[in-house]
Amino acid sequence: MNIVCVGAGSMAESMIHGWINKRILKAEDIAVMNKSDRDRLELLSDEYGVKIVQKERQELRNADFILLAMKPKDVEAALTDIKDNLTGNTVIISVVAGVSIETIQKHVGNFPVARAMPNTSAKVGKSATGVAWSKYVTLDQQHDLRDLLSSIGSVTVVDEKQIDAVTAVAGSGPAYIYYFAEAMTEAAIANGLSPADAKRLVRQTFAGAADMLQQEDFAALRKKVTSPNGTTAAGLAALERNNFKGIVGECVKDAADRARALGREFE
Ligand SMILES: NC(=O)C1=CN([C@@H]2O[C@H](COP(=O)(O)OP(=O)(O)OC[C@H]3O[C@@H](n4cnc5c(N)ncnc54)[C@H](OP(=O)(O)O)[C@@H]3O)[C@@H](O)[C@H]2O)C=CC1
Ligand SMILES: O=C(O)[C@@H]1CCC=N1
Repeated sequence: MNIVCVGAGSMAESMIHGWINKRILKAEDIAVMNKSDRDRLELLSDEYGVKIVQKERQELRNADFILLAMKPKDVEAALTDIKDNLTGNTVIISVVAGVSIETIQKHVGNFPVARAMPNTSAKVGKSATGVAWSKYVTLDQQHDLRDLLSSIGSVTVVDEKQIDAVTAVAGSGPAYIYYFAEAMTEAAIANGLSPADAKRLVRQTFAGAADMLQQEDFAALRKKVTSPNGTTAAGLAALERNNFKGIVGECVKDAADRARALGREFE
């Protein structure tokens, strides 16, 4: 199996890191290209041993998979740029937020296209990835696609219309968690801890809770921490008073709406 990453930014790098770490792909089976930042390609090549797509673009013509990983505004230019080098056997995997399979096919024709929404935890093999694909993706290609994606984390197959929700929850999700961690750290410092201790405690609290989440029901876990009339109850009451669930609801809804708007903007 080989893949060309068209777009070589943070998402592509997280996936490359995961693939090489899990040995699902060898570095020489991965090639990268972008719009103009040659230094970035050299850096990825030095760091991971991946190839850089050459002027003749043979790598694109030989690709089993092409990963589309540029910002939505750049998709049209990227597809226009590569379309003459595509062959019918190549599956395009787009991780671009919002942009539909139909929009991609409008630019390149009836190619097998999959829309995947991973997150940057792919770097440590823990992406929560949602994926949908077009009818042109064969069973063998679906199998390879699942192998590729499951090597960087969990895979949830969804209808394409659900991908915007996956984007809002799982694609963007790590940023909400990081923001919560920042807020916890600031609060810890405000309550008298040193910045170094605050960071260490918050980091481990998140890591431990993330492991526990794998084992039990979320609410059951919360209840085990919450003693009647204790400290956790007092903390949670403040979250409730301030409509924490409403805030999170709005956060996910706005992100999903933005994904849909991006889709309309670039269709
Ligand atoms: N970051 C994340 O957590 C996630 C991102 N995504 C999606 O992944 C996509 C990429 O995001 P991210 O990696 O963060 O973005 P980055 O800004 O880090 O990287 C974008 C890359 O696209 C390249 N690019 C731009 N235009 C073209 C073009 N015409 N042809 C080839 N390459 C091009 C850029 O090259 P150059 O620098 O030369 O311009 C750059 O390498 C987005 O659509 C986003 O929605 C999905 C899930 C999670
Ligand atoms: O912020 C974004 O638009 C992208 C999509 C999901 C994560 N990052």
